[in-house]
Parts: sequence; C-alpha cells; structure tokens
Amino acid sequence: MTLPQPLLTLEKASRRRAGRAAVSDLDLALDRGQVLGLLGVNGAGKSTTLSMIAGALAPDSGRILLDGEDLAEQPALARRLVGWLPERAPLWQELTVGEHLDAHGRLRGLKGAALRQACARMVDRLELAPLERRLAGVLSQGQRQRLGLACALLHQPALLVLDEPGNALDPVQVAALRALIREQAAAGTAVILSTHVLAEVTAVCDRVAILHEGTLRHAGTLDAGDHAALEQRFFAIATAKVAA
Ligand SMILES: Nc1ncnc2c1ncn2[C@@H]1O[C@H](COP(=O)(O)OP(=O)(O)OP(=O)(O)O)[C@@H](O)[C@H]1O
Repeated sequence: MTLPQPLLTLEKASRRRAGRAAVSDLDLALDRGQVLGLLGVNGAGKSTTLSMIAGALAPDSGRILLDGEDLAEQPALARRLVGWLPERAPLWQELTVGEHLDAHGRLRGLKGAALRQACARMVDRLELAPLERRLAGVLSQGQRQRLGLACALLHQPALLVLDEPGNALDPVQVAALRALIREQAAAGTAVILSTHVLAEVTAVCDRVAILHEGTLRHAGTLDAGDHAALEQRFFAIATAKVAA
C-alpha cells in the first residue's frame, strides 16, 4: 500500500541570493487542510522560501514537490495549485480592481461563465464591490492587500501562500483574514502564513516552522494554548548567539 503524498514537500531546498545562502537545506511537508505559520526575524529566509514554493524562484539545490511532482520539472504546477500573495501585492496601477480579477482569472485559464463566477465569488467574499471600478493605483494599502488576496484565491488553489498578509490591515480586516484562513483550511486548502506577529500564528495555525539565518530551527504542531511556549521558543532561537 502506498501512502498518500503530502501536498507540499521541500527536500533540502537551498537558495543563494547575492552570493550568500538565503535558505539552506530546508525540509518541510504540508498536507491539505493544514495551516503552517512561518516565523523568523528580518532576513531569516521566509520570503525566499515562499517564492520558491510559489515557483517564482528556483532552488539552487534540493527539490520542491507539489502533489508529489517536482516543481522544477513541471513549472505549470505552481500556477495551478498555488495561490500566492507576496509581501507587496503586485498590482498594475492603471487597471481597476475588476480588471485585475479578470486578468488573474484568464492567467489561470478561466474563461466565460466560470471566470465571471470566480470573480463574483471573490468580490463578494472580500467585500470588493464598492471598489470594483477603482484603479489599483489609488487603493489604500489595506485595500491593495485585499485585492491581492482575492487574486491569489480566484482559482481556488490547493495551497495558499501568504507573505505577511496582515501588515497593512486594520483590526477588523485582521479578524476577517483570520476567518478567511480558517474557512480555507476547513475546505481542505493548505495555508502557509509568514508573519512577524506571533499571536497570528497561535490564532490560526496548527503547526509552526521557525527559520533563522536561512535554516530551519524548529518545526512542530501548535495548539491554541501554546502562545507562551511559542514566544519563548521564538526568542530563544532569534536571539541565540552563533558560536564563535
Ligand atoms: N532580491 C534580493 N537580492 C539579493 N538578496 C536578497 C534579495 N531578497 C532577499 N535577499 C537576501 O536573502 C536573505 C533572506 O531574505 P528574505 O527576504 O527571504 O528574508 P525574510 O525572512 O522574508 O525577511 P523579512 O522578514 O525582512 O521580510 C537576506 O539575507 C536578504 O538580504
């Protein structure tokens, strides 16, 4: 009997940037419906890791598997299976909110009624109706994040990758984001959430990974009551002095 493949597997994934190791020998696995919090201080390698998972940056060595298939051999897999909200939502200033959704849907191969339905579902779910005709260039930071999230979710990805998604959101929108993440996980979507807010991780994640200087220093499961223990572990890792 063969065991089911995790949705996402990183095997010794490594990537150098500007001549230095940004991520080294990273092993990680995530199943459908799981929510992973990715923590680490500035420069720890979180965005580099997420860019590799989203297929935007190739590992120099090691492998990234989506549904058991090597992303390096099947680059189109990321476009189909992953929805990615980078740290700064990449928007075309001169397109409206509605045009963004339409363009993202087309890039994912949606058309006709399926495209219209997908756009309408996101407008409704992310409360974008009042903004639909507005140019992206005039949106507030939080509104840009909501549009970026809608674009990432449009094709109902199996894996949702969120890079510091709560950054520009007000407390009401933070609560809405938490609800959205829980809803996605309940529907079977795997979610990776990179954040500097430890409370975000204990609020919505069922597992956690802590990166430091490009290497994985801790990976484990998490319960809602584990906040103090997580904080202690994070600070111990983040402030540890490297042996001379
Ligand atoms: N575009 C780039 N060119 C060169 N080096 C980069 C680039 N982006 C990141 N790096 C370097 O790679 C390393 C990891 O950076 P990364 O952005 O992945 O960290 P991070 O954990 O996401 O940080 P932050 O919390 O500040 O967003 C850092 O040393 C950083 O300087």
